Amino acid sequence: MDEFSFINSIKQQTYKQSSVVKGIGDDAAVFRNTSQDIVTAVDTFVEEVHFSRATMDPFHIGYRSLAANISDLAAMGATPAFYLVSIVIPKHWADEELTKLYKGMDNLATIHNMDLIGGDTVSGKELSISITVIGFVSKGNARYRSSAKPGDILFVTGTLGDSQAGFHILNNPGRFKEKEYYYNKHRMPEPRVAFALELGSLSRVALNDISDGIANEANEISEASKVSITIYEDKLPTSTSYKQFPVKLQREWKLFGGEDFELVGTVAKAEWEAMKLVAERTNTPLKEVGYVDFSKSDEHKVFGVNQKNKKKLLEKKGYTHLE
Ligand SMILES: Nc1ncnc2c1ncn2[C@@H]1O[C@H](COP(=O)(O)OP(=O)(O)OP(=O)(O)O)[C@@H](O)[C@H]1O
Ligand SMILES: Cc1ncc(C[n+]2csc(CCOP(=O)(O)O)c2C)c(N)n1
Ligand SMILES: [Mg+2]
Ligand SMILES: [Mg+2]
Ligand SMILES: [Mg+2]
Repeated sequence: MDEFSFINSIKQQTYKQSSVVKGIGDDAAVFRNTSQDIVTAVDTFVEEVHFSRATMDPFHIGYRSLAANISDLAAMGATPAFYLVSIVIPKHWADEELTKLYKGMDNLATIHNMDLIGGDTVSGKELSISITVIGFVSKGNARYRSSAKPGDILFVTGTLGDSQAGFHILNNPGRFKEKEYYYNKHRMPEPRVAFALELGSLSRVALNDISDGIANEANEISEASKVSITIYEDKLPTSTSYKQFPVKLQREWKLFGGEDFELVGTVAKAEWEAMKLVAERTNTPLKEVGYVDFSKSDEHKVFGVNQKNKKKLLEKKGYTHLE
């Protein structure tokens, strides 16, 4: 398949979003501005850095790459609408594999009513995918990392560490409980869009999505909001069968593992009950895991309280590029 028939093969016949004026097929896409704020983000995924063919099928690579980007829209409280895909394709990739990669994206896009409105196709040494997502949020209502205030409750959705557990099992075949569950959490994470959108009814929430591990993401909230945060390590939600993994790895994955694409954030105590109702309505596991400190110090740090009730600085450690 040449570049042009490839683009034709991935082009949607119709668009779900009524604001599309021009989709795929010209120099750029056009959508008509709404009365809302436009939210956009891009994340890139590179073979052997973000995924390996040994542990992910092309479908999963597509699915997870879009999921990670939608997760950033969720973390801004935005409704997903569009995505653009820039892809570098190695020569050895077969047409069917590419089709499956796009099927993976289309599968998740359909769930979130998103349209593929553009991108770029080039050949190169290893597979690399950059996805730009665009979403909408009512004027002035985007959720920022900078909104945390002293006394807030620190919360997290879902369970942590499952993605790295899945990655571990995929790389170390052996006897593990609930393998399929962990594979799925690694390959097909579910961004918390419904929960994030319903939080629109709350007056103030700081939000961040967990791509690099909660320690890193909490640090980002702490720095952006100029507050210190304390996390009770024992309160961090994990799956029931997570206990099967070595204790050291359990701690490593849940705090620093990343790729769970859950949401972490802070909310005022007064709105905690309202948030719990949102979690119930959207079927989202939600847990209080710490608090924003009242300290007046100029230092904005994240602390972890361990099993022995010792409070220690939590390293800003996670999956960090360019170390
Ligand atoms: N190369 C770059 N050029 C311009 N802006 C960048 C670049 N890399 C990151 N940014 C910006 O820095 C901010 C933080 O980006 P970052 O990638 O850390 O967030 P994230 O997508 O939530 O995390 P992750 O990439 O781990 O999913 C964003 O505003 C992003 O647009
Ligand atoms: C083959 C392979 N090696 C390592 C990992 C782990 N990994 C890669 S990137 C990342 C954090 C998010 O990155 P970013 O900050 O770019 O969003 C993590 C935890 C993986 N999934 N596959
Ligand atoms: Mg990013
Ligand atoms: Mg993010
Ligand atoms: Mg991201």
